[in-house]
Amino acid sequence: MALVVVSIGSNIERERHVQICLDALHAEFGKLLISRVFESEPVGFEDGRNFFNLVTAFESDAGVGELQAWCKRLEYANGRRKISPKFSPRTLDIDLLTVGALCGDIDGVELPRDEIVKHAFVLKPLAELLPEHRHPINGERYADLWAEFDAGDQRLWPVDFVWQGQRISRAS
Ligand SMILES: Nc1ncnc2c1ncn2[C@@H]1O[C@H](COP(=O)(O)OP(=O)(O)OP(=O)(O)O)[C@@H](O)[C@H]1O
Ligand SMILES: Nc1nc2c(c(=O)[nH]1)N=C(CO)CN2
Repeated sequence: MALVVVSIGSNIERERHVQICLDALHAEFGKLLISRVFESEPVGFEDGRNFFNLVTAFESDAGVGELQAWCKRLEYANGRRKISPKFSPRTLDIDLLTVGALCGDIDGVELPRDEIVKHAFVLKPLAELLPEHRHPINGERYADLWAEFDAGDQRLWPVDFVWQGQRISRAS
């Protein structure tokens, strides 16, 4: 079994899509560790709609290709279409951040995903969820990576979020 860490993002019907995504991950993989949900303005493109982003982790012995295909199926089942350019509004984006300590291109998936060290909307929830875990390549604790991170003008607002009757995120 390996710890699988994924990031989730949505800026179209974002509350509904995050709920659907967590329900599906839970049904498929069992117990989930879930970060707070953060709202932020779109990075890299202009759009009136802010994102919800969060990170979740679970144990699985599925292969990387299988995990990736499962995530893509869920995105597409929820209205995600490939016609959109990389930086565009999206119903649901599920990205594999890490799978255990695997590094490199595995089944066409880049691990660990380099967005971990690029975007506050990925690193902040990851560092809160798994502060003591270390980045598989540079060996730094996620808490330290976040403490050293220059978020520039990226701002994150914690969202009051309830999933399956459980408050997983609250304003602070
Ligand atoms: N760690 C990873 N997690 C998810 N996809 C990855 C990863 N590494 C490489 N990829 C590849 O990137 C391709 C494009 O991903 P996706 O469909 O999410 O596109 P995108 O929306 O343009 O990018 P993003 O996910 O950054 O918004 C996927 O088909 C997948 O093969
Ligand atoms: N705030 C925010 N901005 C983004 C996001 C995202 O999830 N959140 N995803 C993108 C493409 O993957 C591009 N820009």
